[in-house]
Amino acid sequence: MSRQDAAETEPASVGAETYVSASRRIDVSPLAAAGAVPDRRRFCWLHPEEPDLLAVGATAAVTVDSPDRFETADDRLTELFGAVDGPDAPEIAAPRAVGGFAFFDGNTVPADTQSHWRDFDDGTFVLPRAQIVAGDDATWLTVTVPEDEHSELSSQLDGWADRLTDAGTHDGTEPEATAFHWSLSREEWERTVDDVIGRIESDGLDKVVLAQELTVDLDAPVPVAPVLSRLRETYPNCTTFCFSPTPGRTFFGATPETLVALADGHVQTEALAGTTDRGETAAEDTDLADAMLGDEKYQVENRIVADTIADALRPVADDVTVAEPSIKRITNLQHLHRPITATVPSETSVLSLAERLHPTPAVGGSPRRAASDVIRDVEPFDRGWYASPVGWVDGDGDGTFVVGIRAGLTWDERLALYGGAGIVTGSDPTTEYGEVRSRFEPILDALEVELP
Ligand SMILES: C=C(O[C@H]1C=CC=C(C(=O)O)[C@@H]1O)C(=O)O
Repeated sequence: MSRQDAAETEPASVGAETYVSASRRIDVSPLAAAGAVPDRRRFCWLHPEEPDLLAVGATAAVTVDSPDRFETADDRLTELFGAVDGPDAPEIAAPRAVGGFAFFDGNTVPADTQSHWRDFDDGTFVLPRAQIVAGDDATWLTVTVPEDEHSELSSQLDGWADRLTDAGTHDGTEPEATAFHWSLSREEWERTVDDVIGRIESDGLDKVVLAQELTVDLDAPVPVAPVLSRLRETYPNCTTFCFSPTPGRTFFGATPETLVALADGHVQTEALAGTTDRGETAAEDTDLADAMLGDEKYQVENRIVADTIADALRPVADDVTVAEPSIKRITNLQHLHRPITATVPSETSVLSLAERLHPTPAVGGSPRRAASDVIRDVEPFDRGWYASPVGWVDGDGDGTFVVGIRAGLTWDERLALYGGAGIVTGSDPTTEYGEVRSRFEPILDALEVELP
């Protein structure tokens, strides 16, 4: 086993040592490089407004499983970045930690369990062995190793460059679907929506996001890199991402929703809630969008999210600005959308903001705790990392987290897809059933799999 492999199976513990990194230019896109390492832990990040990023392997890992998981991750990542001797390279090439959190805390699944979310802890971050970031002018490879491998750094850079530009490796063939398993049948779903509306009315809740899990049996593993490439092409204004905390188990998708981005004290987030179809023509598209903009139920659904986000930011941020509702049009749907911006002091970390915001009522509900209780009570499956924060953090505490929706988990020859819809008083169970099915389209279309 090479030293690269040894470090991946047993990541060094934080604080135990120091690390060194070095960077050089490379002539391969992060997405193409992802296809060259199908057997590795990978994190891929194709964000519409950020440089493409691929992270491979793990020089160090931080896993957290306490109710203070965001704070603990923040502290431990600060410690970790403090132990990395930075590269003499442009800022864009600086090492980042990549990963995310489960939807609920207390979610850590024991290693010997059958749950398909095993290896996805309450929170997991990785300081990658190799990272590729595509800037405007150049693409950078950064390799980070424990200090005692310092003398090998230059040969490891060359080794990774060769390996990541190896166009001969592929992620496998196109699978066919052989069976579909729904967490709730159509009748059960409609009954559950009615039950949730009853609880909203009797317990004085504003909103609960109810989700479905659809597990698909396949006749071959999902070819992750080609699927990411199709998602990127088909959903260009979404963030296509993947994260495998262990090789062979990958959470991936193309999400329209950013939880929070922090860069130099500037915060960007959004209220994304309210859904309608795409029209067949531009005129029909506009009619559907106008109908949603003028509909009180959608306005309420979105306002709950915007108000909750703004209220969560105000104690720590200045200039919290919530835009008027507009339409975010993605390839298969249109959403009601309000961008939200703010400024924060320079010492604020993106993880502390993610902690304040997750879960927004776009994926949880309002009030947060009561809605979460309803979700735990009525959803007959483990949300795992569905609808949770996934993203990256740098040594300054800046970074971006998206909300892991329009997403699925794949392992062996299986795929578990997740989709939810916001339930408020007045929601129609049949409409919401159709909405949830539409959440599976991006990934199923990328695999050319049709729902029965
Ligand atoms: C919960 C999901 O979407 C949320 C994001 C946008 C619009 C939503 C809605 O209209 O219900 C959902 O709240 C999902 O895709 O699984």
